[in-house]
Amino acid sequence: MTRRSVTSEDEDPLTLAIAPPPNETPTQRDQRLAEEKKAKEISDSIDEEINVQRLAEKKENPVKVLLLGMLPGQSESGKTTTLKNFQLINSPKAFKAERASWRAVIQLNVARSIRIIIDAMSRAQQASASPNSPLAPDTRDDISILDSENELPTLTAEHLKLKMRLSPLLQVEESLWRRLSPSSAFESETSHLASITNVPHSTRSKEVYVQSSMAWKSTFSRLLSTSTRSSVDSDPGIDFDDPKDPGVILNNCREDMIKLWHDPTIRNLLNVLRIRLEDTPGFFLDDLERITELRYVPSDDDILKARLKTMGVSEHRFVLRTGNMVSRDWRVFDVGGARNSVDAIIFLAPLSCFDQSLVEDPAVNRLEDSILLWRSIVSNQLLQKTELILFLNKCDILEAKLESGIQFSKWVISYGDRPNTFEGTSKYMKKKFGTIHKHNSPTPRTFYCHFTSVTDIKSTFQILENVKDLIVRKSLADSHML
Ligand SMILES: Nc1nc2c(ncn2[C@@H]2O[C@H](COP(=O)(O)OP(=O)(O)OP(=O)(O)O)[C@@H](O)[C@H]2O)c(=O)[nH]1
Ligand SMILES: [Mg+2]
Repeated sequence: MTRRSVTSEDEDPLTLAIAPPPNETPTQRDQRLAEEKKAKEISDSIDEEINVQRLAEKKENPVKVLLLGMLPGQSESGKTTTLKNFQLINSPKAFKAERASWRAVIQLNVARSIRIIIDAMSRAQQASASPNSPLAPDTRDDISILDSENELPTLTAEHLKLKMRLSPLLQVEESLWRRLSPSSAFESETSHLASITNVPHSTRSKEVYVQSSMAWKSTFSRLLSTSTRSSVDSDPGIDFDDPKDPGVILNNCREDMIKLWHDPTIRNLLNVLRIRLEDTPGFFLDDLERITELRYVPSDDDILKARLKTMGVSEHRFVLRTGNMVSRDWRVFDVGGARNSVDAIIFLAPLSCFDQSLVEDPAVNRLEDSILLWRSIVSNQLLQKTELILFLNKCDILEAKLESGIQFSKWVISYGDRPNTFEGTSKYMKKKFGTIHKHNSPTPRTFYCHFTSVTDIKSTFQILENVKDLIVRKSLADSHML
């Protein structure tokens, strides 16, 4: 190729820039051509990647993520809360439209906490009425502590008056239960057969659950039950004038609830019975002032703390965009049916439950159970190509428990005499899960692990962004290989 001398002023600057130098030797020429070839290959592969993305979009091949924690029924690991974070980040409008529904759940959570206190008061009354007779063998999972039942504090007439004045909250709990699950989806089949005041103690301490369908949400939200979604931003969709709304009753009981929760005798009673409401999911008694306001609208944080048990598998769809990449359809599954053909599993192991046992089998430690499930997921042949992302969750509660003096090594014997600190215990558990991952994966894969408190919106946001990137990259790499 001969080269014109570059003097003309109208020469295209790009052509000038990429033109071969004058007096190019044959060796230089070969080198240049090799470099150009390499550059073209890179450019082609980028084009191809974009095509793969477009193809994936066209085929409507969604990214599938499964949220998995402990087995259904053992629950409370934070799956639904992680999903709420996903929704808050990626479809804030839908999240806001559900505010009214979560308000009802929070009201239910409050009513339930008060009912637990009222039940405890009944036990104190019963104990003082017949001090020598053993207590009815109902009652709580932690019955073993009740040698100390004789030491239950004595309630005054004022306490009993408070208890009576708060009884409308029992009706609030029942009516919210019925509205949330019209088909009476209580954990126990028997509970809905009896009126709330007659339901045996043990039954009433169980949780209400919803089937995973979204139907329950539209019961409470105007925005979800009607098609007018335009004003979602400013309107929380709450019908404050709804005669069935328990907001008025909660507001009327406000002072009494606050008084009850701050009463030293009641606190002592709960202590003796080892009922730690503060550690129970859906705890709002420290926020009564705010939550019982007549026009209370739950904050994002409140919604993340609200507790409603999920049964079955629910699918949630999002359109997610990562960086400059084309947006993709995502399906996030809460709890597990689908076993294969998912791109990723987010496995939630709540670290804070190291001192708790399963409701179903008090002999089994919850953390240990979580580890066993992790092992079976990790070693599952069908899931060997699935990205596993471990969330060691409820770190905030773990930290609080350790600070309150609860000894980790008393429950996790192998921890020995290492320091009872968050740093020590969390690293230890990460190593434990990591070792299982390393030794049980059918083929080697990377161990992705995050310490999380998924009720903390800010820190969870960053983690979910990273997880999203990781999953998209993996999913692209897979479709590239196919
Ligand atoms: N403090 C704290 N609370 C959390 C954390 N993660 C979840 N929770 C709370 O724990 C409760 C249970 O969380 P969920 O997300 O409902 O648990 P789940 O795994 O969906 O449980 P099931 O539906 O019963 O299977 C909720 O009240 C959450 O607000 C956490 O990291 N820290
Ligand atoms: Mg759930």
